[in-house]
Amino acid sequence: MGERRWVAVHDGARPCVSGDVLERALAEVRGTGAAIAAVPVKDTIKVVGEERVISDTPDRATLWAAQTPQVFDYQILLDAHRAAGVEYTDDAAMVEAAGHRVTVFWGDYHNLKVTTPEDLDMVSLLLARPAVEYRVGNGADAHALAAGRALVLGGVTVPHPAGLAGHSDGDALSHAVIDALLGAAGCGDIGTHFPPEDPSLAGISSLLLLERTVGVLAEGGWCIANVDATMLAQRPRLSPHVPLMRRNIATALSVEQSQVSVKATTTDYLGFTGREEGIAVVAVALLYRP
Ligand SMILES: Nc1ccn([C@@H]2O[C@H](COP(=O)(O)O)[C@@H](O)[C@H]2O)c(=O)n1
Ligand SMILES: C[C@@]1(CO)OP(=O)(O)OP(=O)(O)OC[C@H]1O
Repeated sequence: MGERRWVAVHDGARPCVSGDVLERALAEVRGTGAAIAAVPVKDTIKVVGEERVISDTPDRATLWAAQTPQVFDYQILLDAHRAAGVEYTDDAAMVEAAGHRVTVFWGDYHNLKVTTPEDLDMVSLLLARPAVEYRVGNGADAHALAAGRALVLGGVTVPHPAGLAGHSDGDALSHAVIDALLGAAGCGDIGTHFPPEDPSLAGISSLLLLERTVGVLAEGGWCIANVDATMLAQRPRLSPHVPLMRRNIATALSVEQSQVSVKATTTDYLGFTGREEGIAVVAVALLYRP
């Protein structure tokens, strides 16, 4: 073993072990010297004697099912092997018998042991399953209402005497959605990708920025599961424009309209939106990576 300090014993019949379990193993054994993967049992366990008569029902709260990897300080494991007189069903039992404290760390219910043909069916299903990652993000934006500007939300020009101020078209709905998407992907925010100082963005349609955001997401392999946004505006009444806003955003994001939800609420005359000084939007987005 040279100068190596830790030994991780793994059962070849557990093919679904993950890197996360191994990382937890190393973190635990550094503190305790002897640690095993385990999961709390979900079934009530019966001790059954002769003629299938139950002799005991142990308190399930104290029962964990042992798994591998079981990780030990090399010297502790070697000494336990040298002292072992009988057969044990796992290395932990042998180390326990040698008088050492062995702790459990959180294993994985997917880390199944293939013993019977039924186990093989379960493991085959697990291994055939595509591993999908999910990320959620939120976004918020608020713009002042300025007399004489076009009011653009979700790419729709809504008839109103005042519109949203901004370097771009001021489309706070699109901006909040962009921030939710970038947040979910862990890719900064709208200002990082589309700086307000950039002269080429003056008056730009924010639907184009939404399209470019899809490119940023694609670089990380992210796909959009859904987006949900709420516009906070005392006036004008926005719900008649919501179907077109959804369609515009869905087209810009290259997703189905059903994946884009847009809603509106007043703030009952409260705050800057209630006083009609501005409009605010909050949004959430869910991304997945196949
Ligand atoms: N600018 C707005 C605000 C609200 N709506 C619609 O009215 C409904 C009720 O709004 P409350 O703020 O009074 O709860 C809301 O659910 C929206 O459908 C709207 O169209 N435009
Ligand atoms: C996209 C940008 C570009 O100037 O749009 P703005 O209209 O300035 O809107 P804001 O939400 O204040 O900030 C985002 C900007 O990066």
